[in-house]
Amino acid sequence: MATDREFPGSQSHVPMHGIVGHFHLPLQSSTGDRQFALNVKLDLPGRGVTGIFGPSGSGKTTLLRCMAGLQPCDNGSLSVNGEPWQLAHNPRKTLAVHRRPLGFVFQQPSLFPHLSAEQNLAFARKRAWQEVAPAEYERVIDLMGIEHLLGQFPANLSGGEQQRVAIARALLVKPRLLLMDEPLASLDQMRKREILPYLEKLHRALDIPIIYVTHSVEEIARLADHLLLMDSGKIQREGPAASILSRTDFPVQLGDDLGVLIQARIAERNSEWHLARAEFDGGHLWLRDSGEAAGESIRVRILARDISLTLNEDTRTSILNRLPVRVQEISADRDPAMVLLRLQPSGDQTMAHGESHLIARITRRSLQELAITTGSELWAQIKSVAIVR
Ligand SMILES: Nc1ncnc2c1ncn2[C@@H]1O[C@H](COP(=O)(O)OP(=O)(O)OP(=O)(O)O)[C@@H](O)[C@H]1O
Repeated sequence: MATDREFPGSQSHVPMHGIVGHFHLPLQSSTGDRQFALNVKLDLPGRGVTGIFGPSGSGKTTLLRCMAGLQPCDNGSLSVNGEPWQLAHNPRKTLAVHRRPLGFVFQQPSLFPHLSAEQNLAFARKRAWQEVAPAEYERVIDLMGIEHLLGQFPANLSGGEQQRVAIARALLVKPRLLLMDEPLASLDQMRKREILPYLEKLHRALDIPIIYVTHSVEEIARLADHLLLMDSGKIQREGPAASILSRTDFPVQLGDDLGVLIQARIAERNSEWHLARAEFDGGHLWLRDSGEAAGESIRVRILARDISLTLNEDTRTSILNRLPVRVQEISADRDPAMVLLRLQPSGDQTMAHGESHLIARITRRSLQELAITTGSELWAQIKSVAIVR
């Protein structure tokens, strides 16, 4: 069995300088009536998944195309983990697209239709930046779970299967950067759910940075370590995904997707109830036991709409997770009937300085009827907690 160290992209010897560069690119529509300018300065982590999120037309794809060299940008610069790929106004020090050691996964799998999955992979393997050893090849096949699909032609594969082959193809060129532009966007909800666990495995197995463009908060919550929010060609906000996503003033309208991401650790598993207890820096939460071992680190997501508030602890309820909290901040929601509350878990003094917090969305009427103000001590009842990684 091949190990992660033998896996293409597991290049632990690469110095971790991150992805550094800038792109300033004015674009004019063909009719000349609309103008768009990309104006970004990048300083992104050299490994893990950086999610790029933003409204349609904000420049996400254009940025990816600039990084790949598909979109010429003479005044741009880019270096990837210490390797210079592009220097501003210096064509001699700018790698052409075919010379950049990267893998690109597009929305559509775009496999060669006249070649089987295996032949599609062989094509990529021949063009790899370094030789792909048999063990590395097997590791990719295993990671994407496509062994049984190798003899099939793309037309006989589902959209999700085709995309898994396309991701394997991108990995087999032994990229030093993987760019993924809405890789799940063309799939229906069921296929998305099928492929997400493969992307999570990919995230754990790769040492190279992955830039992942998506419109889906669920994909960000499950996959991204770092997050870059774009609007009108500019970076609006950037930082660790968990802290950016967990803000009440998240600049994009999230509606029912608003919530927090919390880093936790499985403290115990209860086989009688099929539940697991996870500890985080604000207390503990009971979750459905989904097989994670005690001590394992997990990421959980709690949506604002899944939290209700009571003035006293209500023990006569079917809701297992009840946390004492203090209201830190009350802010307006875009829906005038609702307000957002940032809540600090307050049960244990040793936890009072934890960074984790909750966000609840309640009606303005409840806020008034319960006389909730900043500093109020309440109980948060959490109806649902999802393990996202
Ligand atoms: N080659 C081009 N020439 C002129 N305008 C372009 C070109 N490529 C992109 N644009 C414009 O740049 C803007 C950003 O487009 P881009 O595709 O990067 O946005 P996006 O954030 O990826 O959008 P979406 O989420 O809809 O895919 C759009 O207004 C688009 O019309």
